[in-house]
Amino acid sequence: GQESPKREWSLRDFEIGKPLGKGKFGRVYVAREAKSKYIVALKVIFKEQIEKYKIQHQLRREMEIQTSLRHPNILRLYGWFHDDERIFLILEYAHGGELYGLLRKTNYLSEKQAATYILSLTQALAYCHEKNVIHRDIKPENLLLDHEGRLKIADFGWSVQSRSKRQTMCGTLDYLAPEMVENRPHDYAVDNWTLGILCYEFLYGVPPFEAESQTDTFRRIIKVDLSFPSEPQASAEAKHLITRLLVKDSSKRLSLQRIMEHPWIVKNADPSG
Ligand SMILES: COc1ccc(C(=O)Nc2ccccc2)cc1NC(=O)CCSCc1cnc2[nH]ccc2c1
Repeated sequence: GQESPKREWSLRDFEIGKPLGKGKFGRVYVAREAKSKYIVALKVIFKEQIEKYKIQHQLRREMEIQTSLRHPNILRLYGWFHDDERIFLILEYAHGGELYGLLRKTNYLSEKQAATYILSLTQALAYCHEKNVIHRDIKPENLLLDHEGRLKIADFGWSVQSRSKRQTMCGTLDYLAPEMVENRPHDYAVDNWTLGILCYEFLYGVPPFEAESQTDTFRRIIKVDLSFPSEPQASAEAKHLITRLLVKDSSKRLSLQRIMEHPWIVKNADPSG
């Protein structure tokens, strides 16, 4: 339908609430739009930071992509505005917080919950790939929950920067596919690998190649040194799906379409997300 006319927002339109956290480029606050009382997340980015890293065009490109993405499992970017020294992103606020928090609290998820989140992620990724957007690093801290517990992929912004190896190197290696840790060309299939990592972590509470040192994690990833603990018990179908995603040869990983049709997903996932 006809989009509502893009009005120019300004800081005067918002009442700023508590800080939600801070990223590389700025801080995020809960905020309420004064007229509608609608709750959003307001991300403040300092222009001098953007100029310093010379990523004005990347930010503009990312804004164009993000405002065009409309999917129930992708955090919305509603719009943005700026003043002399700052850029403000008006983002969807996920009332359920970080999925990481839930995972830490409950240790691991039920097969139904895990399958529901994997299906949501798969559908969101299929949507992104249709729009030729390769997602960046999907890991639990980039996943948020809305008020109904529905999963939202929240692009934490430094994704433009996290393309560079050094950024991911100082993060954790646990979610990186072999072709990424071996610095080989990588494509969409890295996201399929990450789905396997996340599925394992949702069911067992730890990522499959976790190790004392980054070097050991590195070795376990390139060897695909995968084993399933005896506790907690997971179904054979769940293990089958994980085994079909954590495949070194990226062309042999289960496709997003086949994940959605996998027996474990069909049997356990709640399609309403
Ligand atoms: C679509 O999303 C985004 C789009 C773009 C950017 C961004 O910063 N781009 C960038 C910046 C500088 C240079 C280049 C590119 C960030 C996000 N998204 C987030 O940052 C998610 C956490 S903030 C929201 C939020 C909501 N709901 C919550 N509930 C609890 C915490 C919480 C936190």
